[in-house]
Amino acid sequence: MEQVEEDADFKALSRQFKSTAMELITLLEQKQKTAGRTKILLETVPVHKLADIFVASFEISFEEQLAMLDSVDVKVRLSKATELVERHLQSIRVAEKITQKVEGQLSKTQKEYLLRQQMRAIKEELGDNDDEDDDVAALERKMQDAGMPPNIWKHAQRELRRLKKMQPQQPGYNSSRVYLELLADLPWETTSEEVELDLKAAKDRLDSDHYGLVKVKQRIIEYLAVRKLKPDGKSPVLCFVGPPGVGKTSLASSIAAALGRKFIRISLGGVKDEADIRGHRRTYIGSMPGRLIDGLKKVGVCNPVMLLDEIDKTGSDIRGDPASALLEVLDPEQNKTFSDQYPNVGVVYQIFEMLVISEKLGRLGNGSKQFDQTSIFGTVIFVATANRAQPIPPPLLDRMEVIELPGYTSEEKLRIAMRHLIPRVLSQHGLNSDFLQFPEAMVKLVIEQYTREAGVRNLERNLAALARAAAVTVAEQEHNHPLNKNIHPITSSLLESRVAEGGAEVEMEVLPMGSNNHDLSNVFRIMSPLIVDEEMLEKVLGPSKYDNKEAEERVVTPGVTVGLVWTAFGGEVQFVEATATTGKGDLHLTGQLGDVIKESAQIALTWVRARATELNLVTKQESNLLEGRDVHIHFPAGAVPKDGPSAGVTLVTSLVSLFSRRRVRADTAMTGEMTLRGLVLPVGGIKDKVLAAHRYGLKRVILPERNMKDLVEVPSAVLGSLEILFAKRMEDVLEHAFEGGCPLKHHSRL
Ligand SMILES: Nc1ncnc2c1ncn2[C@@H]1O[C@H](COP(=O)(O)OP(=O)(O)OP(=O)(O)O)[C@@H](O)[C@H]1O
Repeated sequence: MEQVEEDADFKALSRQFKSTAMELITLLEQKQKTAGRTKILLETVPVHKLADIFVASFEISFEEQLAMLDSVDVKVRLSKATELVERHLQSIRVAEKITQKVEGQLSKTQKEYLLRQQMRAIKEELGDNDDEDDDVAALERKMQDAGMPPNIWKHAQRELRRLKKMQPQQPGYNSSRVYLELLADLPWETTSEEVELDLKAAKDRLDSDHYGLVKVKQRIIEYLAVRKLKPDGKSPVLCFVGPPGVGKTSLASSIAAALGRKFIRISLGGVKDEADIRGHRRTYIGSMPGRLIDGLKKVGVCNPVMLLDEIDKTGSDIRGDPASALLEVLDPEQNKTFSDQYPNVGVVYQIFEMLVISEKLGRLGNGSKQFDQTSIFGTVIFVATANRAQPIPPPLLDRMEVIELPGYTSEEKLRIAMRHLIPRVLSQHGLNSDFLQFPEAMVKLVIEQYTREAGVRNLERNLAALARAAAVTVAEQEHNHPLNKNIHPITSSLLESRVAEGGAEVEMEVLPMGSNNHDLSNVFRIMSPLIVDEEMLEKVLGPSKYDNKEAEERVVTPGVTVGLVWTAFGGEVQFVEATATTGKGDLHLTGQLGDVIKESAQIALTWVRARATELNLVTKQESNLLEGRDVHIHFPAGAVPKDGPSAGVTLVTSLVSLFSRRRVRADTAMTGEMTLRGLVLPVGGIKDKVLAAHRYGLKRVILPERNMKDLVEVPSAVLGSLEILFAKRMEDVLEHAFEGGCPLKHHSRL
């Protein structure tokens, strides 16, 4: 051993071990005072023993312990021990660094918290609360005034306590605040007082607001009568179905007016996300209440008439099915199961659910009236609108009572324009009949040549354009002839041209301004009003857009047929064009067609091919007109998607016309589904389709025989001007469609 001690290597190793061990001890000393004794050991104990003592005190792996025992050579042992001590030292240093860092951070937030608390205390002492505190206090006051039901109030208070403990910079502060703001803003107990319902007054109001619509108005009166007799009864949800601009929205607002309630329209068009109806869970970032709750907040009362507009336009995708959420709102039975899914009232995250739950609690909670008042959805009156009933999911449709509003005839449109639209348009533009007059003949021209719609929205727009032009003229006069006490006759450039042509002379007198009322009718007096004439129509609305010659012009070649389709805009005339080219007998279809219509085309071609001989399509010169030919069928307008089975008969007629080289009658439109055997099946939307044919100025309409019953709904004035022809089989359609009858040699009844 002594020899080894003299060894230079051993000396160097010992020195290194001692210095590392000393470092470790010093480090430990800073942490625990007991390390002092170990330092003495370092001075007294021989170095090789020291190595063993140190290593024995570390937590090292079994393999490392074995390796230590294995090293008989003192130098090797010492070097291994040095390595272990060094490792231990390093690990302590790293751990220390991390602790220091964490401690630094902790103390920073703690310090900030303490400082804030102190600042708050100082401010309180000085009576100098900061804005944030003011805001929270204001929110609390607002919440107290909101009149929340007790269970909601409890929930809101808990949330408020949480908010008060938070720092404004803290995550979650904002969302909590927005949530409470919403709770405070909701009209928990604000109601519009339901007026004592006067059925006579309601009827008068409906009549004065809407022309025609006798059946619809009658149904609304029945609805109101039931409400009057049983206000808390479960009245059905009315759903007005019809093309745009036929008065669905305005009827709903008339119901609200009759009940003395506020009216709010919730647009559901394009809603695909269930959360749009139900609201998001609050755990979502950027969570918001659903549209219904938002609507209630906007309208500011808890019992409005809520119009669920375009309920047929909601779709479903991966984000859920809004229709099912709506179903739960509209059906009280479903409401119950709905709230049962969330029995834990204490952890209500969705406001919408909360309201439903509050309603449920209200019913359970000693059944008192006071609770019932808070059941918001129990008191909202829902009315829905849709362009078509078909896309509405059947369960939802089942909960509503569908009231159909057909399109208007030209005559009805004229009456609506004269009685309702023109007075409204004039007053909207600060005019009256002293300034501008619309002769019936001109309105008729606007209806026939500038609009082709089932409703009256475009008509109103065109009348407004005319009123605008007149308003510009009047306003220009005001500019050119500033108001003074003298009376100046004024004429406009538009009017001058009319004067030159011998039109009615228009003169306006400028009267002194007696008050601040800027309504032109009070400022000017007009000698003779401006009367809308054809020239003005052309000048303001441009050349006429539609005429009744369209069908005549388009059905000039064999292969073109006039069909009738049913779209979201009501009935429409749909031309079908067929042509043939040399080929292999393929069928090409264009015009954005759906699967059903494509199949109808396939059926049509098969039917015509199967009857080529009877249809005279096989001649002596060309054995079969259909052979060696590709057929192309096109449905203009190419950009509008089309589908449905009702083009069946039109397709066959087109093909027969094409191959027999005979033109179909341009004054005849048709609709109907056809089976492969040639039977004509009934189709939907007859009323709208017949109205469309009338609008286009067609004279004859071919309909499936089984649709005869649907004609009851068509106004008699329209029926009177059309020849309605019924078809049981395809041969009947062909018989009616061609001048001189069906090109079939003999009617084959297969
Ligand atoms: N029978 C009618 N009598 C008087 N005015 C009418 C009648 N039908 C429609 N109108 C008027 O036509 C305009 C359009 O009606 P409204 O907005 O109610 O249409 P809508 O059917 O709800 O259309 P959309 O489906 O596009 O919402 C309104 O100004 C309305 O007053």
